[in-house]
Amino acid sequence: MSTTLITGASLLGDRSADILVVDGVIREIGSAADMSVAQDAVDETIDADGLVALPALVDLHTHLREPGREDAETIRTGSAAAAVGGYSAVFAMANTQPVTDTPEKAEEVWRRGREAGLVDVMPVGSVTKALAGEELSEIGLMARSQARVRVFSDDGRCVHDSRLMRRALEYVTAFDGVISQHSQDPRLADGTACCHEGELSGRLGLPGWPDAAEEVVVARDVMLAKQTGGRVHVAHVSTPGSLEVIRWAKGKGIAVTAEVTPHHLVLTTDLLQDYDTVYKVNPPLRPSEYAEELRAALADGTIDVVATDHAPHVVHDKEHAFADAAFGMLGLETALSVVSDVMVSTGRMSWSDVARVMSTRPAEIARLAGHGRPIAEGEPANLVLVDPTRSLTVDRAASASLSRNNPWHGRTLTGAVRATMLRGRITVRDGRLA
Ligand SMILES: NC(=O)N[C@@H](CC(=O)O)C(=O)O
Ligand SMILES: [Zn+2]
Ligand SMILES: [Zn+2]
Repeated sequence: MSTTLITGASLLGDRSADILVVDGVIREIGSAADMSVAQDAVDETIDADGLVALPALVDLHTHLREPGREDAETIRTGSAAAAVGGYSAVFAMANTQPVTDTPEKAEEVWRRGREAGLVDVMPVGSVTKALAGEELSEIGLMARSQARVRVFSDDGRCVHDSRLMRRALEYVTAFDGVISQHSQDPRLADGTACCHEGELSGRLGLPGWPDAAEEVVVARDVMLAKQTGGRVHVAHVSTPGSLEVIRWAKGKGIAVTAEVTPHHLVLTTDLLQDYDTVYKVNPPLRPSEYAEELRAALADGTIDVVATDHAPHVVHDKEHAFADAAFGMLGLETALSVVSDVMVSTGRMSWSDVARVMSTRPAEIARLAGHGRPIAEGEPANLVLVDPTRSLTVDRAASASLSRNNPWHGRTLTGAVRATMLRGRITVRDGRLA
């Protein structure tokens, strides 16, 4: 039997209480003095005075690069970055080499996640075989596999064939799955486009792509969701036009959900001034008015969740002319600090809102059991302790990730993860891997 006592935590930023965890489960919440456990039976005590306790975070959108690009990230190093970031579960995107498009491959990712043991690594299944956009993957078999795949995505590519998207949406209704779409019309965002199309792209001489490349796919997909009853999830939403469509669709009761990344909430296209490829990402960084609209949409519930789109890349894939560098940036270790800094410290959201957008809703959307649960007796002890006042200056060298493409490097953020617990096991203590 293993017993941990967390003392003086503020539950979701509200009342203070002690939390007794026994064998991976929250046994009692209240005052330690009144609890049924003897002091000497406690294996470890965590002093959480001044810390906020939240359900551990769930990331719907992570790139772990294993199999195929273990030089950029492995399931183990990505899991470590996730734990440091306060996560207990991550959804590993299918755009690995090979692509996760069969039950065997999905189970292999799931199994390696279990071996690493730091977070639950839930494989995302691809929608189409090899992400080729031509033939559906073995969606039903992945759903029925040991990995219980519920989220399907060709992320990195858009499922642009309307007929295939329709079939995929019909298919996943059988087991209440969801299609997470990388909304991007491949004809409007062709191979050379590398940033937001606007005044700045013209000045920098970089080919951009128009907002409509995202918006036409979001609009089509909500109509297909309406047609089929299937659930569509808009990955990394980034334009005001997409938000309008999502608001409209939700108003009609269409089964659509959406995520925003931490970087699209804060970082803006003017950072491209110096052609620093760390800021090259898909979808591209947008003007500051867009970021403001995304923050408002997250606060008002139009956007359901924050997802990292953690996209590690080795140095030599980023060390190119801007047009040739890889798209993507790190996000797992800093996500909670960014949300704390930009949404909580500014009074736009409460800690219970953060629990909703970074834990509860992501788990619900993915139909993931055991995570994103209320902090209550009998629930699995998947918890994160956050210091809401602690400032940290991000240092890309001090990272659990194998990659260093960290767009937050050198920035100071208020709000820091201090401890993470996966089913009662402490994975992070004092802000470091335990
Ligand atoms: N976000 C990115 O810029 N890159 C992602 C793919 C993706 O999310 O589209 C990647 O896999 O590197
Ligand atoms: Zn994507
Ligand atoms: Zn992605």
